Amino acid sequence: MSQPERKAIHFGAGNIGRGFIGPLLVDSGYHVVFADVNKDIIQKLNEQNSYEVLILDEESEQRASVSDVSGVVSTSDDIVQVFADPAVDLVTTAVGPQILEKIAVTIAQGLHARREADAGPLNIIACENMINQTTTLRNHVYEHLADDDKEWVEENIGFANCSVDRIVPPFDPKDSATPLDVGVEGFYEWVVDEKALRRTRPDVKLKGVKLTTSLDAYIERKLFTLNCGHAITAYLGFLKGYNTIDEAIRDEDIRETVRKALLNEGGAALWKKHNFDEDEYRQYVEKTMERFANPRLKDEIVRVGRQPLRKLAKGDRLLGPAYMAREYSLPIDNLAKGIAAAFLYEMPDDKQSVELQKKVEKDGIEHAVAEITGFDKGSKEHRKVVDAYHALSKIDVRRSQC
Ligand SMILES: NC(=O)c1ccc[n+]([C@@H]2O[C@H](COP(=O)([O-])OP(=O)(O)OC[C@H]3O[C@@H](n4cnc5c(N)ncnc54)[C@H](O)[C@@H]3O)[C@@H](O)[C@H]2O)c1
Ligand SMILES: O=P(O)(O)OC[C@@H](O)[C@@H](O)[C@H](O)[C@H](O)CO
Repeated sequence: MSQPERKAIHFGAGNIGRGFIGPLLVDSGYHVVFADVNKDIIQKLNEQNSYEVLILDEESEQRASVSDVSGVVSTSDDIVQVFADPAVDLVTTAVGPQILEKIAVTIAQGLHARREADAGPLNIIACENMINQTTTLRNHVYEHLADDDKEWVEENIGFANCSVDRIVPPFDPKDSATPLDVGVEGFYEWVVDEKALRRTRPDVKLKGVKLTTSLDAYIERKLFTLNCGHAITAYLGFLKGYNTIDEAIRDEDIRETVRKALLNEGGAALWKKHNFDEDEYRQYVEKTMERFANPRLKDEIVRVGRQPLRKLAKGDRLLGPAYMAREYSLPIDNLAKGIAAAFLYEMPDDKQSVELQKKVEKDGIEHAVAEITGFDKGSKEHRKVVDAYHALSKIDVRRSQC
């Protein structure tokens, strides 16, 4: 069998890795080497070298086969050797923001091996839901590079930020032939910072990728609309006892809160800041809410609400739009409701939820809100979040059942 010409390494053979980034790269002509800590997934990838992606839209179901894939265990030395292969010219990640720091050590070792092998330039794109995720990864990688490697990396390695959007929930094993299969929505958008890419031999056209020189607008539009609305739906849905996002968004109160938070508050700030066309932005919001309502995705609140402290970080999907709305003197009442609901999210298996609940219990809600949101006690934003917290505590069905 002849060797494929181009290879990409993708860290994280999870939902988004197998359901979105992997298939697009294979479609663009890459052999994708998945790198993951999960040895079972890697073994299966090497046994099968292919899997199926099911597109779960409300109206139709399609299947696509993804072949030309393999795997390496990301903690083994094998992954370092793959970096030294001149056929590799792209590295992508979808491991979760908190894992970037961990894989940075391996990537630094891989880049050192690549330099020693004189294997040429490559590009790195982290596909995590956060602003400037690849810059964060780059900073961690640099902590592990010797000075002469840093110089080489500066010249040869492109670290490109991106915005990545496709809803890919964990797939119900009952619906799949093998544990590698994955169910996804039809919609996708992957937007990459064109300026940051290095020329590789000869440049590849990545199918399904939009290159842009104004990435900030795309990142903020996606994180402060889709992920903001998703998080508010999850936290309010949790309080009302729903299990999935589609159930929660069909609740009229939740739907109206999300719509107003997006259209009149954070979204209005977004289109003012980035000069988006207002009608186009409105359509984007409606489309996003339709995506939430897709019952075939069975996207669980526990996935979308995961790690509430990360979601309550400054500049992330809840406080980012709230601060932006404040800057443009816009209301934040519905965003405040979503933020308050995050403070009531109790999920015993989620470490950040447990930590947040302990904080609220120990310091009191007034202090916890001030510390986490950065809204000073006495400010109207602080008041709105605390008042919403008390109002929501009363409708918390899960608490009242206890
Ligand atoms: N699922 C979605 O709808 C979606 C959409 C857009 C972006 N994202 C982002 O993609 C990232 C991954 O999300 P996901 O839903 O695919 O999660 P996931 O849990 O399904 O996948 C993460 C994968 O990373 C692997 N992993 C963990 N530690 C690792 C390490 N040290 N080295 C290599 N692999 C490691 C896990 O074993 C797992 O297979 C997150 O940042 C998420 O925000 C997800
Ligand atoms: O992955 P998280 O935890 O940052 O956010 C949960 C969901 O909002 C997210 O995964 C979306 O499904 C995804 O961003 C859609 O593109």
